[in-house]
Amino acid sequence: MIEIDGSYGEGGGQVLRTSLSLAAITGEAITIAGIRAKRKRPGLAAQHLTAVRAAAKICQAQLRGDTLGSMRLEFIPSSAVQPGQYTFDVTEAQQGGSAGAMTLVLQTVLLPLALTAGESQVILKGGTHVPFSPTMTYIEQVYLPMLRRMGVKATAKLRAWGWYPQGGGEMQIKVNGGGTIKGITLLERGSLHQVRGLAVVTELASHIAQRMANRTENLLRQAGLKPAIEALREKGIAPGAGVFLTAEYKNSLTGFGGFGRLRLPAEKVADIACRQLLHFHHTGAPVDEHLADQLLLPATLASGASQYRASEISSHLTTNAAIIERFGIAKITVDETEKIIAIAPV
Ligand SMILES: Nc1ncnc2c1ncn2[C@@H]1O[C@H](COP(=O)(O)OP(=O)(O)OP(=O)(O)O)[C@@H](O)[C@H]1O
Repeated sequence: MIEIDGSYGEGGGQVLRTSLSLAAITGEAITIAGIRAKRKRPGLAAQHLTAVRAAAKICQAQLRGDTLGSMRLEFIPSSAVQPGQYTFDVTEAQQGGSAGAMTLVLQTVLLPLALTAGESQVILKGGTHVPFSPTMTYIEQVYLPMLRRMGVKATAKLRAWGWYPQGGGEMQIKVNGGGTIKGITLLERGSLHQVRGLAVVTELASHIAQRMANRTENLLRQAGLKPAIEALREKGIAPGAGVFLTAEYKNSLTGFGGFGRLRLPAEKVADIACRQLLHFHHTGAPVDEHLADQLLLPATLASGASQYRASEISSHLTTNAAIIERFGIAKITVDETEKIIAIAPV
């Protein structure tokens, strides 16, 4: 039994999700105490509880403490990870719905399923584009393409957009499991090939999407880039708006977004997304702050070593690294000056 201190470092949801993925993969029983202890509302929220149940489902784990608000969880896998057809819906954790980020649930089960021989199809229902988490657009255009380079065979499809606070989005992921994961070396990003963007609304007038698209196009052109921005009116259960940008460099990918909200002009949404993208562009780094923490787990599970340079080293990354090391499967070195992360499987 591995005991994890949920209050370690950032003391947020990632400590839990990384532990769940590694428990499922290694078959190790875990206890996590102090779950999300450093958050305003500690314990399991709907998204975290959905991730717990999803991870438990794929390796038939016994659970103790799997209730909303719980700060202590026992997770005891009783089988190897089983490929198959799964549906995980955040409304099962919280009646009345939630915009819990289903992309984070997806990341919890993806690598366990990718390392298991057989095909899996997972449907996830809830939030697909939620602040402070990877959006589904980021998963499709940045995270999964980077993982495919490492040998993970997975594709994803967005079926309906789910925004904060109602959620109601849906996505599907297909995994062809059983291959090996290769390490990744990403120290130079190379030249910028293209910037793509989606200016999207659901249940709102299409001129809002067009205004976001126009402003994004203008700002990025002024900065010397040649973007291709699409204005879209898409399917969703509630009003929502956002601009989601992906930059493709010779050796790497990155993505940033801006979210609409009541009384925030469409142009401001575009400004938020563009500001983040341009800031990253000027750092010259190949890997953005978020991808840097999200690559840790696949790199840990790879057959060879990995090394990459990030635009920023977040406390999120260092916390995630420490949790991974608790499982004794990799040595992770973070050079905070050069912003280089090195991962050597043990
Ligand atoms: N803009 C973004 N683009 C891509 N990924 C993001 C972005 N913002 C956050 N993320 C990722 O989302 C994850 C959030 O983890 P975190 O532990 O903060 O989440 P949580 O479980 O939602 O929250 P809490 O912090 O409330 O416990 C991290 O992997 C982070 O890299």
